[in-house]
Amino acid sequence: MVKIAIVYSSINGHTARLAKAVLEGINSVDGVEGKLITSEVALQRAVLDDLSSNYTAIIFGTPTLMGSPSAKFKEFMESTSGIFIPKLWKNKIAGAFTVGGLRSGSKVNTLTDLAVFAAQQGMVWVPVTVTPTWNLSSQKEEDSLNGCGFFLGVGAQANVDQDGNNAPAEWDLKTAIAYGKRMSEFTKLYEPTYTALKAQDI
Ligand SMILES: Cc1cc2nc3c(=O)[nH]c(=O)nc-3n(C[C@H](O)[C@H](O)[C@H](O)COP(=O)(O)O)c2cc1C
Repeated sequence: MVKIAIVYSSINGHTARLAKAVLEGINSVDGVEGKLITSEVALQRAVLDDLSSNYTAIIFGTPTLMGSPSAKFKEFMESTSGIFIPKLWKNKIAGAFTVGGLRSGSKVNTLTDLAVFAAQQGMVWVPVTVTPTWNLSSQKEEDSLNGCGFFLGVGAQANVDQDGNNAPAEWDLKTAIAYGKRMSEFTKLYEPTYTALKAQDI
């Protein structure tokens, strides 16, 4: 079984809801198993060791706060310096998602921070390939996939007066499901290459 972890932090439940949608997409592919792990739990040494040894892909998720990953998520990022030095996550697949109260809201900066983090770990970044449906006046809102138009990772918008049961909206959740499915298909095909790279220490 190919394993993909989703490490995320969420204060009000929006990122947690998006994480569940990514998980749904991952688990829709036979032979791949996704797991949700909060960034607080991922601070534990045993959890980091499990991620290093047993997962081919790790997807990072955080709300965008003041234009960057949350402090909670940054704590997780900084806790991985022991992974960085021996390059224990080298060649693993990586990707990301974020949520903001605004449609843009500087979310691209959060996704960039996460991509740089993955690069520091030597990981292989997989972007979003959901073509935006251009927000046409003729189309139903629920069909507006990737409506905020992010490509480094999923960038969703959640109304600040709704909790994680009602936001982000359906179209962002569908985008996250599609991204999870792509990550799963990609990782499944890549798995033998990952094993070969590891065996040859490339
Ligand atoms: C201190 C603070 C800073 C925020 N900064 C941004 C921001 O820069 N861009 C944005 O789009 N939303 C911003 N927001 C809104 C949150 O990103 C949004 O409510 C998000 O859905 C929260 O995710 P969560 O429910 O997973 O915690 C901010 C909220 C707070 C409390």
